Amino acid sequence: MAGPPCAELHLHIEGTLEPELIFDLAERNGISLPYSDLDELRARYEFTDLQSFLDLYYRNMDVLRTEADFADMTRAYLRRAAAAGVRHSEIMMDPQAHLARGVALETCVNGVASALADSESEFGISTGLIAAFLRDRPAEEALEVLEQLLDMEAPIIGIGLDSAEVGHPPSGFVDLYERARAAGLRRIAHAGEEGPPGYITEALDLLGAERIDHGIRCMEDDALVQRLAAEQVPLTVCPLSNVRLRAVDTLKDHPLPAMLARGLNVCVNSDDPAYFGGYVDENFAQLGRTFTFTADDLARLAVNSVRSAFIGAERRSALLAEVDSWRSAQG
Ligand code: HPA
Ligand SMILES: [Zn+2]
Repeated sequence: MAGPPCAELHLHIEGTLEPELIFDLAERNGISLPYSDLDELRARYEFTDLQSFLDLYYRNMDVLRTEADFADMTRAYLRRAAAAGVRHSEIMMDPQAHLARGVALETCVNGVASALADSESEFGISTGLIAAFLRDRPAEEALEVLEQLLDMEAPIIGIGLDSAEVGHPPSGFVDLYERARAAGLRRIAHAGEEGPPGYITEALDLLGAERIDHGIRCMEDDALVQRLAAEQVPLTVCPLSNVRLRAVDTLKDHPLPAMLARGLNVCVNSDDPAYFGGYVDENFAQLGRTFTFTADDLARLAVNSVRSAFIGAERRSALLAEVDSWRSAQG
């Protein structure tokens, strides 16, 4: 069974940089890589935790230098996502990671945005761009970068919070999220991936987060699960990511079925598909095999993604109709 049409709500564009493209961009930009070939690079994709992944993720993005590099990476993701069944994608980018290595804000924002501008006509995918801020860097820096994004009228719909979670609680970013709220931006935050359930509560109550990225550790706190279910807070779960970053031992141990059983508003996403073994279709396929999910289960996950997307009523109805017709076609 091919996966359902869906919205992808948890995707880091820099995490879509495939090994082949890393080599192509390195050659184009005259950068010498610390790997002699693709196999040597691929051999590094064994992670022990979030930080071990982030080390490689930040190192590899050094091949992104020009607007064309950012646009090519984004187009490659959109092409692959369209084949995976993605019909709407809300895409995070990490501006601070590029600024820190001397790449101008305009270069990364305009490069990604130029590919997104053609996405509906070229790939049938509607999109939104989200500036994610690095929680392991100073909050003052994040606020400065947000001001610059606002000054340049960057085409962003919202802000997110990512990078190393443990020891960097949401409470440090209250001013950033207040500024985003005042500017009319949507607010999401990674919480409860490696960090404790209390970070999820902080993201909701202190940052006004409208969606939680990951959120799987909510399952350790029954009162929190009840709250998340009652409020139908969207949790953008990334099963293959959680396996590869060792948040769970194997896919069989993933809490997604239990989360569904508790009535949580969960959806399926690829996070950093070039690093974690697959795009959203592969996440659905492995879930289907591991948990013998029915077409109804998969359709419910897809409906949740559409319900949780930052889109207008008309687009939402169109996408829900697509999920419905996929469900009917499954018999
Ligand atoms: O999975 C992730 N978690 C936190 N930060 C990230 N930045 C890119 N991917 C991730
Ligand atoms: Zn993520």
